[in-house]
Amino acid sequence: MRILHLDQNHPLLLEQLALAGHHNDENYTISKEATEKIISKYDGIVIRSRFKIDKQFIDAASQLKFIARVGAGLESIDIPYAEGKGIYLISAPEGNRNAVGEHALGMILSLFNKLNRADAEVKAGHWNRESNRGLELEGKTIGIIGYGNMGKAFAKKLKGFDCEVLCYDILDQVGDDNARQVSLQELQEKTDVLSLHTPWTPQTDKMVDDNFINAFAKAFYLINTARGKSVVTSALVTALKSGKIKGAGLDVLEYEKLSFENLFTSKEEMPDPLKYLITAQNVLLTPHIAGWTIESKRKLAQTIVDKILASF
Ligand SMILES: O=C(O)[C@H](O)COP(=O)(O)O
Repeated sequence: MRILHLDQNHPLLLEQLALAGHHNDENYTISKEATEKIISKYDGIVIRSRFKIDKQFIDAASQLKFIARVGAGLESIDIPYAEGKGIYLISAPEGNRNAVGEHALGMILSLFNKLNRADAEVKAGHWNRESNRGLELEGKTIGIIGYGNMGKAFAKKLKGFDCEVLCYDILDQVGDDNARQVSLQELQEKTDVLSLHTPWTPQTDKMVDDNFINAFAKAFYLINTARGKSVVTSALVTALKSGKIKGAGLDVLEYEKLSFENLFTSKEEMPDPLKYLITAQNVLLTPHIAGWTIESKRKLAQTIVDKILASF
């Protein structure tokens, strides 16, 4: 097969596909429009999330047998249209689920123990112990929304912390030894820490809004390593100000696709909720790196190779 690689990945991906007899072309800077002009000669593409694979692109890709997305989320692909054309869609959540689970756990431990805040204070010469008194996970209830690859990997990490783990998912019977599946209502009644592990879909777009937050019985912490657009940032900020949300660990932001650096260089362009988040001491922000580890780079590539070779 002729395969076009549109993003740079771990070298094993190219090496193993070549060893299996496939022809690989790489172009990590080509635009979507230019790709559409050459895509008809390819059987497969390997992409991360550089541009959208929409109807126009798929129509131009007359020979395409597969699209491999080196990551978990497939929202940049018009899935029904691609599948309707018989194109096989490959993703690799197995490659970065462990990394996401560890990052979500790291965010909780960091927020609970005020690590980012205490670190900044000590480095600024302040030895504040009382205001940096932490919290323990023991005895807390963790609510996971979305119990697929990522949610399950996160729940596994919670073993040993002596906390109760609940999960809610639109699919039935996904609970396991690491998390008890409950209704959304029960999860909202009991949760102390909510962690989102849902893909971005019409059902999860703007899912965490004012009503959703106010349905929680207790004040809670929010961890989002899933998709920024699943949280209405203005609702999150309202809840942070009122104390309904006690703290947030956000690896993804509603605004991340609008060139994030530009929002900082022209501060008047910066949305008000973001202005609040970047100064709040009980908010921890990371730049969509939860699934972005040294190890996951290799595992994502290996998962993609294995899935391509298993099918072609
Ligand atoms: O979907 C994923 O695997 C992660 O969110 C990473 O996405 P990215 O490839 O767009 O960085």
